[in-house]
Amino acid sequence: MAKAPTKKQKQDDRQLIRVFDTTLRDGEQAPGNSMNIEEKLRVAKQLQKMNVDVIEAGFPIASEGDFEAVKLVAQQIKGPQIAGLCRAGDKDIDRAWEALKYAGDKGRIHTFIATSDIHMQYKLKMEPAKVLAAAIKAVKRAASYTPNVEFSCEDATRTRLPFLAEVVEAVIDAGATTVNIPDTVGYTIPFEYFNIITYLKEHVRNIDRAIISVHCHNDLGLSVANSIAAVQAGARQVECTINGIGERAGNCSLEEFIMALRTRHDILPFTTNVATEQLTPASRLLTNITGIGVQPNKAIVGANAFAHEAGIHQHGMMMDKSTYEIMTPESVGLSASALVLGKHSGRHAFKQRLEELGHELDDDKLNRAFERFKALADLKKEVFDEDLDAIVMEESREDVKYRLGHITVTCGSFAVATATVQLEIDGEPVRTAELGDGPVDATLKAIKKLTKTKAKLVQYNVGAITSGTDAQGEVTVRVAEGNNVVVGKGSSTDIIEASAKAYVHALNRLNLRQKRLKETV
Ligand SMILES: CC(=O)SCCNC(=O)CCNC(=O)[C@H](O)C(C)(C)COP(=O)(O)OP(=O)(O)OC[C@H]1O[C@@H](n2cnc3c(N)ncnc32)[C@H](O)[C@@H]1OP(=O)(O)O
Ligand SMILES: CC(C)C(=O)C(=O)O
Ligand SMILES: [Mg+2]
Repeated sequence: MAKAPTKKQKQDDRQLIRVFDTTLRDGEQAPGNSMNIEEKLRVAKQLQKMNVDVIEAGFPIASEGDFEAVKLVAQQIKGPQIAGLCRAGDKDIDRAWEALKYAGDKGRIHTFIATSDIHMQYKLKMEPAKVLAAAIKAVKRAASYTPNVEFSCEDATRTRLPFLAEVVEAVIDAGATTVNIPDTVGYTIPFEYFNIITYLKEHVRNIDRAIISVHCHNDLGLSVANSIAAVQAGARQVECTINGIGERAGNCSLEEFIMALRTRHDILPFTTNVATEQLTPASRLLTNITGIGVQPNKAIVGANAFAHEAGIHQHGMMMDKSTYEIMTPESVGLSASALVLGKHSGRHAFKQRLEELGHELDDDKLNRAFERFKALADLKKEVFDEDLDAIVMEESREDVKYRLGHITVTCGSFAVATATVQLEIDGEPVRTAELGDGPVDATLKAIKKLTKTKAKLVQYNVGAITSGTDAQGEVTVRVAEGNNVVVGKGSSTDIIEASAKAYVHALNRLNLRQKRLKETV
């Protein structure tokens, strides 16, 4: 027989904040952040490792791809609950459960409808009574599939409080076990949000039968502060995203929220299940996948978050780290590694460092990654963690039609840039030369000619992953053909080679996507 929880366990549970990660749903909604199924699964595996409580994997009715991604995450991820979003309508809910059912009792249907006057009048064109009825009907339908139902009052912070309380009470009666009070447009401020949650606790008769969740957007830069205020008022689930990505200015940043609770435990006596040393690997994984970096001064995961350049600070740090660091880099997974990786390093140190960074490769991939690492180490004095991340990302890419062979470029102030490119297409070597407006343009033109692609290059970004003139450059391109838009990434100490790799990567992904589409028709 199960033992009754002790007083301490009950107390701990009351102070436990469930972390609901919506990187794969709200995060992915933001321009530039879309991920394919395989990339979503990779992020979900990292979230599993980080031990978040709930992963919102997508919006199953949005597209076939989103449906498949939610289904795959529901099938493969063990531990966290898996949520899927759906509007308050039968078709959306049925479709969501079709994907979520693979998670069994860990599947959560998350349904929502807007409750503010602005949204009801202008967007939904529905009277409040109709919205209330739709909310109840949706929750009842969701509850017919699973007892794990979350309901969100979209635009809650601009909703009249008595109506908000009425909807929340009704959906709990209908079967919602989590009620989410989102600050959809990032409008509220901490004091007001605290009062909204307090109001609901005082005016909703059955509020103790559900967990109060909050979901904050960052339009005024207050999403983390608002989430903390809500927790202080009694919310026990916080919705957030890696790197704070999401609609417009983004969502509450997972790493900032978690580290605020951990660092200020003295006055925020709450706990989470999150393994904080997985925060940096998660941030880097997402950056690598989307190609969207975080600003250097970003709290917790920015390149400068633990850097000290000013003399007075450096002096303080040498005396005692607590003078200028309120948390350790190790606590967020940024280990000051004792092992410096360079051309004299061996396979053991390489493998161990990859594992510390959260990468598990099978023997074949590990061997190939090691070869790449050695080649890079020959070109650079020191290979940094970011270099390793880039190598692993390249190694774990899908099957390829096009393989980049050699590139020879001539260019200069007075020369017309010329690129000779050799590719393998389905294993056959092909070669051509092109002129261009600069070496990158010439190289990409040559690849376009060889592959005969009709796709348009719609975005090109270049950045240095590491520092110094021998840094790894990383190029991200976005390529579109019809409705298919894919991201390609390439890294190298040679920026022209990185550009070619990124372009070839994008063309391979486009080819794979078109092949899959044909197979499903
Ligand atoms: C605050 C948030 O983040 S909400 C989530 C936002 N995320 C997304 O929208 C991404 C996924 N969305 C999509 O793929 C599409 O918008 C779909 C598939 C959901 C719907 O596509 P379409 O049928 O073409 O509708 P469209 O997006 O143009 O308009 C939304 C419709 O849903 C209705 N609607 C919006 N929210 C809700 C809701 N919660 N419950 C019920 N109906 C809703 C709107 O009133 C509108 O209805 P109408 O078509 O009768 O005018
Ligand atoms: C669907 C809900 C939870 C949402 O994303 C929002 O209101 O911002
Ligand atoms: Mg949102």
